[in-house]
Amino acid sequence: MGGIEFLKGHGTQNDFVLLPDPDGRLELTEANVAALCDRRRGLGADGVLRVVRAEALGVESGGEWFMDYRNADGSIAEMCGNGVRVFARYLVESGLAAEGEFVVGTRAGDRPVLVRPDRSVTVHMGPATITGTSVTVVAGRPFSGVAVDVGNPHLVSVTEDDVAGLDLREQPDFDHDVFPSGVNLEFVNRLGEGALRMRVHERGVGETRACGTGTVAAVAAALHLAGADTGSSTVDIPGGRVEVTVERGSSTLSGPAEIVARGELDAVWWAGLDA
Ligand SMILES: N[C@@H](CCC[C@H](N)C(=O)O)C(=O)O
Repeated sequence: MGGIEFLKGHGTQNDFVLLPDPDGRLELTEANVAALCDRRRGLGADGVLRVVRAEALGVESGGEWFMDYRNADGSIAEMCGNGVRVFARYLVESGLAAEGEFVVGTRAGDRPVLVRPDRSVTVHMGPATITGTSVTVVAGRPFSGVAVDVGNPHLVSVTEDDVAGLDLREQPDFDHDVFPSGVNLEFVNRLGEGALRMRVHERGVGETRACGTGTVAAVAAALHLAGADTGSSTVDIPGGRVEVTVERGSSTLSGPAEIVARGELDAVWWAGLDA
C-alpha cells in the first residue's frame, strides 16, 4: 500500500499539514484529522489544508484550487487566513500555480492572493463585518469585546491589560447564544498608531501563535472602537508580524508563508485511524 503525500508549512508559526488531493479521493474524518494534528500521536499542527480541485468537489470558484481547511480537533471552519498564504505558497512551489496573482476557493468564498518571490503572500480577505458586542471570561476575568465576522466568527477584546500575562491554556468562557457555532477569541493591546499586539485562542484548536482572520478582525475592531472604519496596522503575534488593511467591504492580510517539510504518511497508520 502506498503512503499518502503530505507537506508541513506555517504562516507566522500557525502550522499546517497539507494533503495534496487534486481529485478529491482522500476521506477526511474528525478522527483522522485530529490524530494527524496531535503533536504526540501524529505529525502535529494547528490544522489541515487539503489541496483539492474545486471541480472535484463540485464547488463554484473562480480559481482552480480549493482550500479544504480543518481545525486541529477535526472540526471544519469556513476560512483560515494564514492557511491561505501557506496553501498559495505550496501551489507556487509545486508548479501548480504561477507566482503572482491567482484565486483560491474557500468555504467563505474566493480569496485572491498575490505570491511574491520573497516568500510573502498577500490575501484579499473579503469584508470584516462588525456584528455586535459580547463578553469573554479568562480565568474569572471578564473582557468585553467587539464581534467581527471575517468569514468565520471572532470576538476581539482590546484591553489596557498586557495580553502577555493572560493564561489562555483553558478555553475562555463566551456567550453560546451569541456564538452558537463557537468563536475565535482575540486579546489585543494598542502599541501606538497603526501597531497592535495580539494573542488568540482559536475555536477548534486552543491558543495558537498566529491567526490571520483574527488579525484582520483585531484591526477592524480597533478601528471601530476609535470611530473609524478604514485603516492599516501591523499586528504582532507570538509567531511574528503581519500587515493588515481594512477598507469598506474588503481587507487584506500580508505576511510570510513557508513550506518546511514533505514526506509520506504511513498508509497502514492512516487506514487504522477510522477502524
Ligand atoms: N488560524 C486561522 C483560523 C482557523 C479557523 C478558526 N480556528 C475557526 O474555527 O474559525 C487563520 O489564520 O485565520
